[in-house]
Amino acid sequence: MEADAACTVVVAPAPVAAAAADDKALQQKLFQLKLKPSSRTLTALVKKASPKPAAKKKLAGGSGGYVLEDVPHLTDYLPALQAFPNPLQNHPAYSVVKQYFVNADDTVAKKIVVHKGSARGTHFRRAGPRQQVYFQPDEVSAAIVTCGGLCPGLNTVVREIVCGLHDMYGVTSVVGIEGGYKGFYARNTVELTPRSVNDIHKRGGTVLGTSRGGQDTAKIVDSIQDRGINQVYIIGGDGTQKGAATIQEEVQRRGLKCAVVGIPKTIDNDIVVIDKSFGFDTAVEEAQRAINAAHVEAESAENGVGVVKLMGRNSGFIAMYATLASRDVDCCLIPESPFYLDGKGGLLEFAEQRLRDNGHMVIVVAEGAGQDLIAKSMNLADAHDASGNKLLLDVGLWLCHKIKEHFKKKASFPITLKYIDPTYMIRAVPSNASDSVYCSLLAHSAIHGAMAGYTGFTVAPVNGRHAYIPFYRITERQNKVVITDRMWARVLCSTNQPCFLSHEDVEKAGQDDDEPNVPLVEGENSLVKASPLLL
Ligand SMILES: Nc1ncnc2c1ncn2[C@@H]1O[C@H](COP(=O)(O)OP(=O)(O)OP(=O)(O)O)[C@@H](O)[C@H]1O
Ligand SMILES: O=P(O)(O)OC[C@H]1O[C@](O)(CO)[C@@H](O)[C@@H]1O
Ligand SMILES: [Mg+2]
Repeated sequence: MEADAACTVVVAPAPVAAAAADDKALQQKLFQLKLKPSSRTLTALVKKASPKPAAKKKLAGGSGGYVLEDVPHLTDYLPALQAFPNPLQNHPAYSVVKQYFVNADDTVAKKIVVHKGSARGTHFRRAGPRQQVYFQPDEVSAAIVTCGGLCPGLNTVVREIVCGLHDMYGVTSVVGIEGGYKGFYARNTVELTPRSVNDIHKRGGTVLGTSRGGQDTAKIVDSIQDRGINQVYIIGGDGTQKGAATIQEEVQRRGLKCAVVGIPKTIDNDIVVIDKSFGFDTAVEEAQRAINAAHVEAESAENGVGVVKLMGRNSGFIAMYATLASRDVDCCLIPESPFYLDGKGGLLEFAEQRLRDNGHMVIVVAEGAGQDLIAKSMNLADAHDASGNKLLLDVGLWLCHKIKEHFKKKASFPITLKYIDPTYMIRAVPSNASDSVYCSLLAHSAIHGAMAGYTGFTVAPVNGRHAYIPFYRITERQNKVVITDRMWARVLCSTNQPCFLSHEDVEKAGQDDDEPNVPLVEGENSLVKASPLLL
């Protein structure tokens, strides 16, 4: 296994909510002390910062405030495991690649924009093939599962795991778990071969089926053990990654030689640290069709109003990017930015003015926006889905009703309102070309990590480079649009809508966002396009 630094320590860290703050404090302390720390110093600092055990953290310090947040390796708890030369060395396609194997010490920086004198900060282990692997091809018994909501590209990832394992490493035993987590113990598996998955990337949805709820760690790991599965590829969103973390902990507790790998999936783009999730681009592209239709309808009527509801439970990325791409949108409403309807500076006053000025308008609303307002007006109790996610009230219908009600009172101001709800349409399509390439690279990075014996990680691009990120980093919070960043300002500038925020709201948003979650490009809150060349 690759040794990183003399001061590598495995620690029992704080509960997840406190983890980020603890890590920040730890890094600051390391930097202040101008480390090169001894393992004793580092252990003491980590212990102080991390009072209660939850999941294992592997931290390694370096000079200039460098901290590697490493991922578990099978040899951490199975030290006698044998390593083998990577068979890719003899692969005709790959053997010609100069420096095909990633350097043992390569890491990927979490923060790409730094200042003179600032700490080097958190790094993650770079993804990619290693010189040595910990599985013989005929020993591998892999399983793939898809969980949570649909997302363009699910089938592409499934296909590329099956074909990648087969083509790169000569692995022939791969099964699909049907119907999400509960399929581990409630359903039969389905055999997956390069032939059986050959065409699936052209279809939306997931050929394996998916579900919410039903996560029973003990039963899942029993099933893994009984079936002799030693590599599990788990494709899903933030909830799924939390489930994957508990599965890996149990696998390790039982001392099983089984790599547990997470592949982040969500059209909401609500997963932290990573550049963006697969399927997001496709969903934004698909949303353009709905916005175009709303615009055409609105333009063709007297005082035409088009309302489009898009997905985005807690994060308004789809609405934000679809609005910026379209340029036909007059108002974009997202969960992160509170708004109000009545009175001065409210949405209804703005709508009236925009109709007087332009004769038509388009509103894009993310499904999670305005939930407090609706709940207040309807006095409804919270309901949840099988995974525990809050069920949303239909903000689109509610908004249309409020707008119609407002203009009904104004006899001299007739409007024509059309409501378009393409929510499920934007996630049920197959991935577009760039998402498909992205899905292939994710699958390959996942395979290389598992074959090299790494476990307990989510694979994804961080600042354009694929990295292995420990589960706890992915699950500690959700990625949100930072409304005090320039990207949201661009939206407000392009739509010329009111910002609806009071001074207190802005202050509060600033406090919440001590660390912008999406990667920074030139200091902005903006998504980095993962280059297919940067693996
Ligand atoms: N805290 C948790 N611990 C263990 N398992 C969880 C947890 N939260 C969710 N899960 C399980 O993960 C699976 C998917 O979760 P969820 O329905 O929240 O979707 P998701 O993975 O977040 O994807 P998306 O939100 O993009 O649809 C479910 O089977 C659920 O039971
Ligand atoms: O598939 P369901 O249970 O209707 O859930 C829909 C939710 O799934 C997502 O597509 C992904 O979390 C959200 O945008 C949306 O709120
Ligand atoms: Mg989720």
